[in-house]
Amino acid sequence: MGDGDGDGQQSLSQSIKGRLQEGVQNSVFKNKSLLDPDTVIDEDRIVGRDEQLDDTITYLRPTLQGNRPPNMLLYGPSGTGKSLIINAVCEQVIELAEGQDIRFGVVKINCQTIKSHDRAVYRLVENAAAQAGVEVGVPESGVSTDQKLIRFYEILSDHFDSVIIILDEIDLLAGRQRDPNDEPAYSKLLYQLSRASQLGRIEGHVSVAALTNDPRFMEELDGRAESSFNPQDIVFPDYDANQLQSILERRQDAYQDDVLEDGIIPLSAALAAQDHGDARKAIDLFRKAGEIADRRDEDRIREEHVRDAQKEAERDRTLTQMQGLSTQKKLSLYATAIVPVYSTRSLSTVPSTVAYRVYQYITDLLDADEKSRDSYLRYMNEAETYNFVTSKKRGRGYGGGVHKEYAFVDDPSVVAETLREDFRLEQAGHDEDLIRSVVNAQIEEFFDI
Ligand SMILES: Nc1ncnc2c1ncn2[C@@H]1O[C@H](COP(=O)(O)OP(=O)(O)OP(=O)(O)O)[C@@H](O)[C@H]1O
Repeated sequence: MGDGDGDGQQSLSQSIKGRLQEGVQNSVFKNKSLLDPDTVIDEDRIVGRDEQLDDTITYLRPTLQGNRPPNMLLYGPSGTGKSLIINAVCEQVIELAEGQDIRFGVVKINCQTIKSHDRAVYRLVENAAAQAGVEVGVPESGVSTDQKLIRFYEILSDHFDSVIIILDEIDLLAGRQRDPNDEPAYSKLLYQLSRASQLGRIEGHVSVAALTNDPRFMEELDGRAESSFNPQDIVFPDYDANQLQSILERRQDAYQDDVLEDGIIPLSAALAAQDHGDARKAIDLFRKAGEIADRRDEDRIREEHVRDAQKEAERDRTLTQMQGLSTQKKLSLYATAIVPVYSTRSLSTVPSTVAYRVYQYITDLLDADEKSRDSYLRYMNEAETYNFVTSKKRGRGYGGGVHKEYAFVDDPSVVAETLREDFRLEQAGHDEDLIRSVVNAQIEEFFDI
């Protein structure tokens, strides 16, 4: 029996091994890392961007001549090559600096998920310590931000002759948390970092490269931050469909020969160009189409795979954005989404009056706080800025008052389903029939007036 089990075990692991290898051997990909968003590709795969590349090279050249490079502001919509260009140039500077015995360091943080100025400073210390190969040397909490900054300056002074600090997505630093009357966290950070070098608190040369999608970023900076940061601007415009097509063509060796049907590259480029010409989106579609073909065990990539990849990407986007919403915002959006889903009338827009009553019913059902109608409207304003809905004001004639009508940008049933996966809203799924009748009763009442 023991033997038999052993054999069974062996054949199971053989079969797992076989299946794993099968997947690898039959994949449509040859070098998938070329389509990985974090890969810094070789220069010959970079399309256009000559001007931005020239400017970045010009600004960073002083590093190799023993001088301080200027601060830089790289701005343009997402996926237009800001990180790619600065990283590609920094990689070359690192190599050349090594040959010249210059201790050059690149300290890089993405500010998008950093919740406060203090956290950003700590992440800078961590990153600098890792680059220098030393202990972080300060605790994450329990000491002041100033102490963390002092440690940061110490690491930079002791271990580098020249440092570039890259602050990616700088405008999002502590973005949504902030009190509009306070100085933004990024403004404070930029001021401190650019002053530290000017005041000699750091011995070597330090310059800051800030990356942002926000063209009005400099207007939001506090006056003293603006004058001490004082960057050289490098602008990254959108790509058009032809440029996106060339970007993909130069990476088609990510795939095995002859697996791409005609039209795959132009279609991926055209779909990405419809948005705003985002190269990340084009590359993601191009990669996802291959992943779908692999998943379905097909050996060629067809247009259908690209279109399905586009649908998957939309769902992922909705999901990620919704995860960031607070419970009350989720409840408001959910109550609004189920109105057209459950309605027996065909509704192209949802009257806020109906949605708010459904919201009240659902908060009661889930034993959640019930907020005022004004709060509900505010939450929905935010849903509008996230592009889940669009709204219009509607009057209902004399004495009827004014209300808002919401239209969903994507399918409201996808929105409702995605939100229901949230643990608090799960219960709403159990009482579906009841909610359906409440929705329809509210709709009838509204249209009967
Ligand atoms: N000109 C280009 N040639 C080739 N690939 C490019 C080009 N521009 C961008 N890419 C690729 O597109 C993807 C996104 O680019 P990148 O991360 O540089 O965008 P970004 O402008 O920094 O975006 P975000 O503001 O969202 O951070 C990367 O995979 C990058 O390699």
